[in-house]
Amino acid sequence: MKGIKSSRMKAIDENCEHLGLKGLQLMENAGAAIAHEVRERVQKGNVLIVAGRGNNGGDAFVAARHLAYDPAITINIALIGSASQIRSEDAINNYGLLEHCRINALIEITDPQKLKEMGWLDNADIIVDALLGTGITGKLKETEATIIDLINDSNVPVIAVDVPSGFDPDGGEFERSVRADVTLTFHRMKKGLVSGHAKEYTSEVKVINIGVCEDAEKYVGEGDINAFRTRHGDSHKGQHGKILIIGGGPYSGAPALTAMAALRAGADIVTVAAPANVADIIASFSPNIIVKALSSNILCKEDMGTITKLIESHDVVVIGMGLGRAEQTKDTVSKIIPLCTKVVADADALYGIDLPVPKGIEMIITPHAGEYNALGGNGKEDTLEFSKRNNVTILLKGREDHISNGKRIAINRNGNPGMTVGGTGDVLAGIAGALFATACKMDAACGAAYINGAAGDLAFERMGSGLLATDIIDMITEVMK
Ligand SMILES: NC(=O)C1=CN([C@@H]2O[C@H](COP(=O)(O)OP(=O)(O)OC[C@H]3O[C@@H](n4cnc5c(N)ncnc54)[C@H](O)[C@@H]3O)[C@@H](O)[C@H]2O)[C@@H](O)CC1
Ligand SMILES: [K+]
Repeated sequence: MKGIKSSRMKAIDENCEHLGLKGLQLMENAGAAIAHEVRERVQKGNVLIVAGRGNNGGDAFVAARHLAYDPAITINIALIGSASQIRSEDAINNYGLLEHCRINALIEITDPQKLKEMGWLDNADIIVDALLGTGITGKLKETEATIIDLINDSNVPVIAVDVPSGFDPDGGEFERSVRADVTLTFHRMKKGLVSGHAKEYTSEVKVINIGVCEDAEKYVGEGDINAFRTRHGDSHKGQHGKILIIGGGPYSGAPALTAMAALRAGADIVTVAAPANVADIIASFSPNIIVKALSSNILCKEDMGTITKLIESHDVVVIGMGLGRAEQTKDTVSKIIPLCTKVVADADALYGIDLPVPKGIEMIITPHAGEYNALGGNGKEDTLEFSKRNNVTILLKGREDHISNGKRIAINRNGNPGMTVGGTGDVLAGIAGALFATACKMDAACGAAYINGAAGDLAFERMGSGLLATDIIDMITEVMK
């Protein structure tokens, strides 16, 4: 069984919220499942709940409320930290309800020694480990690190909530982790839980259905763009992407639209490499775009030296808009692709790429139905297989966009008929390029499809069916706020 990353789980949770399924409802189901597991293992005795200040702890507060009905069970809760530090509303809500339940004792622990002195670890028949879940970030801090040691030293059976605390849910390095007797993970297996030595820490993993609605996963939603909305305070110039756009020649507007869309979607630096005849025109659209003039009136092999250097100094290449399909342009495209590490191929470039894409090159392609057919695609049902056999992530544009990385398919259903106007595909490619600088192919393609459609919907609200591609660009920041 393959697992999902914690960022994907977060996106699914947020999509649920937007569909009207509250986090509180999911937490209730998670907590009920924990209580059920406790009762399966302990019919009479002492349950120690070790809770953190996040939603992982919130799940355990729900479990405590469910268990409190059973007079044979004594519940002690150790909240690591203070109640005033609980940040999420859902966890605060469930913490508050404990006041009205038959809990033996609840203490706030800031010094791990206090937990030891209470004797709860020695008396417990089972420990519910709800200290840290998928929200763990960075190096393990104190008090949490010592609490994990105390749990492991206790030799009491442990039920881990979602993931053993301290464990990296995405399968990366971690300093120390609770060693559980069973792990209850919610909705889907997490990537880290199936990695390397995971079993040493998780023991048996049970995947618990908490009632996530199918559409939260099937369709791209707000949850898929939230990660692109936040920036850390210590960000520096260039960190959010240097994007190289290779386009133009027969046309000049297309690469300019792509460039402006990439900037609005958060790219720090955007350079357009364009044939000499259109370079000045593209530069005249906006002082925000850096333009590098190529040698001729179309992209050709004489430009390879210039382009090779430009690729080296950029994070993502977006290629194809307005290039035309001259034979030497197509040949040059096929020579450029192997030099790229991350590339978005759109429009005319789709006639120059060689499939399957060699290993080591990460490519997103953004064809419409006609281009997809020309690439050997066989209807939208084939997108998953197409991606797998060609080593690409495909964003197949249509009334509903079908996006696949060869492992899963996501569908984007926003957007409107006003978006059939020219240039909207160029905008989409620019957004995808910008997002790809900081995300994986699938997240970038899903995010770009959603942002483009949502910006198009806002433009439609204001302009009606006379909307222009430039109106969509103007709405990108509104969507990403
Ligand atoms: N709708 C949702 O979001 C749902 C979330 N669920 C639960 O929520 C969990 C995720 O919740 P959160 O995102 O609040 O995160 P967590 O509860 O996993 O962790 C957040 C807390 O950990 C602390 N922390 C983070 N990194 C640390 C480190 N390196 N050392 C010490 N302390 C650290 C933070 O200060 C914060 O208090 C899941 O694992 C799952 O158990 C479930 O309730 C199902 C629904
Ligand atoms: K946990």
